[in-house]
Amino acid sequence: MAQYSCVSGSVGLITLKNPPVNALSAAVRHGIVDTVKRALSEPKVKSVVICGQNGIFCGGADIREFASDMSGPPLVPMIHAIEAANKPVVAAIEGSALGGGLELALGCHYRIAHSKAKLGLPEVTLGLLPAAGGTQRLPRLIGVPAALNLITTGRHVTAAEALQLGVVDQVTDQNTVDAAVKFALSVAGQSLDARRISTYPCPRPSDLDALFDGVMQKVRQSARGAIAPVACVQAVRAAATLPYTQGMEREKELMATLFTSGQARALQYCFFAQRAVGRWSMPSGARWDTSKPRPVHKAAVIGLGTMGRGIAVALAQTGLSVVAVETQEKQLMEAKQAVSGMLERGAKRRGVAPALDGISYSGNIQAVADADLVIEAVFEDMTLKEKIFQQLSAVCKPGTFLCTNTSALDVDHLASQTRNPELVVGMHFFAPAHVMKLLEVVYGTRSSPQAVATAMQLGKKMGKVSVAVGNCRGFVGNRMLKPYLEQAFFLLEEGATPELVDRALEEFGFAMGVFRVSDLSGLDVGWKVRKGDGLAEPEMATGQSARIRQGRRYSPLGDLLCEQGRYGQKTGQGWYQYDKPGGRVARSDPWLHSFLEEYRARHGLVARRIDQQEVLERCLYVLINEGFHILEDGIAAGPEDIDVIYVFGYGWPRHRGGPMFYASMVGLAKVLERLEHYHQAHPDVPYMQPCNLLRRLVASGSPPIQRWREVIKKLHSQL
Ligand SMILES: CC/C=C/CC(=O)SCCNC(=O)CCNC(=O)[C@H](O)C(C)(C)COP(=O)(O)OP(=O)(O)OC[C@H]1O[C@@H](n2cnc3c(N)ncnc32)[C@H](O)[C@@H]1OP(=O)(O)O
Repeated sequence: MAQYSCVSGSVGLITLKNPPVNALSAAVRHGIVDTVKRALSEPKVKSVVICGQNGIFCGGADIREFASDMSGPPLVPMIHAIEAANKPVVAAIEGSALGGGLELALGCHYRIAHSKAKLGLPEVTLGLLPAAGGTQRLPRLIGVPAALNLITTGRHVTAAEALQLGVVDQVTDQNTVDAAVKFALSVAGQSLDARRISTYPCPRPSDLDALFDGVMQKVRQSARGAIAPVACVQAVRAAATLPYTQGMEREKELMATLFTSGQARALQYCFFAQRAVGRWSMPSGARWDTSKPRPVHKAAVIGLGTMGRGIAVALAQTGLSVVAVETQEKQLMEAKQAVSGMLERGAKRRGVAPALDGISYSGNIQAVADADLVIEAVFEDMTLKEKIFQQLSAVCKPGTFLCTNTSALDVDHLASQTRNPELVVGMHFFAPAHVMKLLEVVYGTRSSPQAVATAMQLGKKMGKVSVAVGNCRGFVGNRMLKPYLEQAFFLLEEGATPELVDRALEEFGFAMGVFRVSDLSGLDVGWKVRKGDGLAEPEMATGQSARIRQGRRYSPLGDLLCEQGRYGQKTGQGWYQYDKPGGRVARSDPWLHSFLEEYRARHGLVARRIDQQEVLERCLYVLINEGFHILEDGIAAGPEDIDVIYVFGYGWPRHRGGPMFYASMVGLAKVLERLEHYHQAHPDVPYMQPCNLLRRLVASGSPPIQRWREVIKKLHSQL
């Protein structure tokens, strides 16, 4: 709703009230229409201020309403009525003015922002465009290039940048509503002819075609199949080339195609999923709202390889005091230099002072004695980690949380090496740890709710999207990755090439296909794991055991490349070739193609034609099937957890909503049917056998993803 009062004798004050972000729900829109009418009709009111309650102007349209029939007054005429008013209307912007909230402010004649406010048109991130006149007013106000930048990226700008761009007229450090009322009093009675943005001519850059072609090309490249950024460019082009009214028509037309698209549904699902994972729960019943985190003032990192350095940087950037420990002297010196460089570059980018003094370095594990929380980030070797956890348990002060940055190893086993297993959790960061947003917080069977709450809160402080997951081999992300990678190998055996598989995945929307990623991260990483699992021994690569191991189909292709020293980018050769070790540009490698042909001939395999559809179905459906197993096993609390992990940690295209959402869009019955089909064709691949939970969901009529938890709960209660 919107509340109306008259202040300072002649200013009509309209306050948007819809906690927590004053989203423009039908009730709020009704409230604005009514209160604006009232303010304009009351003779004593000479000017109007619009603000939001609780220090936030407006978070935009109410996204939850998009799934309904959207009744209530539409935004466009409401904003037009404000712009057409014959009394000055001033927007008092505190907190956020986003999406429809900023469009509302652009309909006002003046905008005053608090210095801490953030403004933006983030509709593109929800698969939409600013269709309440945003694409037509913003370029008229700040010019086409700046408007294109804000609208196609959806980025939020600070009040200072908004002032510089001309989005706002004034920035204040004081009470924004008071400043706006004072301003409204000062402009009462003045002409508004020059204040109605829709009447401004849109500045036309001389190189208009080149500008739009360039932006369109950039957007298409980075959008990887997302349709909203393209529509945003088309809408701004309409502002630059058509009169306002026709531009508005074009904006409406473009929005109509976006609004009902699967991509918009996927992106809006991601928006809520990202927030839902913060409300974590554990099978024991412990929950986010009943588990109190303990404050962390001092944190420590053990092991300063690539991961440890990134974690130390991310911790220091939160303002914590950090102890970084590396027992090898040469490595310690190199790490010190590297970490300082990373902190300096990060600080320069953010325009702040580098937190160099926040980190102290030591070669002795005793240095972590008074830390509140320690993150072990040494090499992925259980014996080494066991030893470190035993030492930490002896060295640390009582109550110190002990975290492991393992990507797959058993958190319970590490906890068993300590005196207080309840203080142990996994904190699985993704490389580079100071950049990647995802953090899997892994609870073991004995982890206390407080340990989980503390790790989750620390993750949030570090700017991570943290997801609490249970303990199993590979947790959620890497566990699902295994069958996906395996399918990619099998496809090569059957006739595909790395180029074909990667093209299918990249056209689906992944930034990089599976083989290009494998070359980037190093083939030796998986090889080491397979050796540890007793799968990849050189003598196994020939004869009967070559393609059947531990009773199931196995492809030794990755092992064979490693045996040749082809580890990917770092050696200049992997699934592709590079111009030099460390080279980044992947080129097709004739050697690899001959190698695949020889391999197939050696094993009596006849190459067949494989199309992109088969690549997608096999790689993605086995990954999704494993996701259902993870839900069935209670390792992830809901499909949102899995989807957030894949979108933020594994390059799953956000406009596809994550693997579980994607399965719901494809149709669970279809996913089940294709898995059954492929499992029949490949009975020696257990990952293809459809999961019981998937069968259950199909049998119960394939409910929408928001209702899967009910089916899972029922399934668990019957076990
Ligand atoms: C007709 C079509 C017109 C479309 C034009 C539009 O306006 S589309 C919407 C554009 N607006 C946005 O994209 C803003 C989305 N919100 C945010 O970015 C942030 O919420 C915030 C406003 C910057 C506040 O961030 P903060 O970290 O303080 O809070 P949360 O993000 O956790 O949000 C708190 C709860 O509020 C819910 N919520 C936020 N925005 C909206 C919204 N526009 N509509 C509905 N609900 C919204 C959010 O989901 C949180 O609730 P949960 O229950 O935790 O999910």
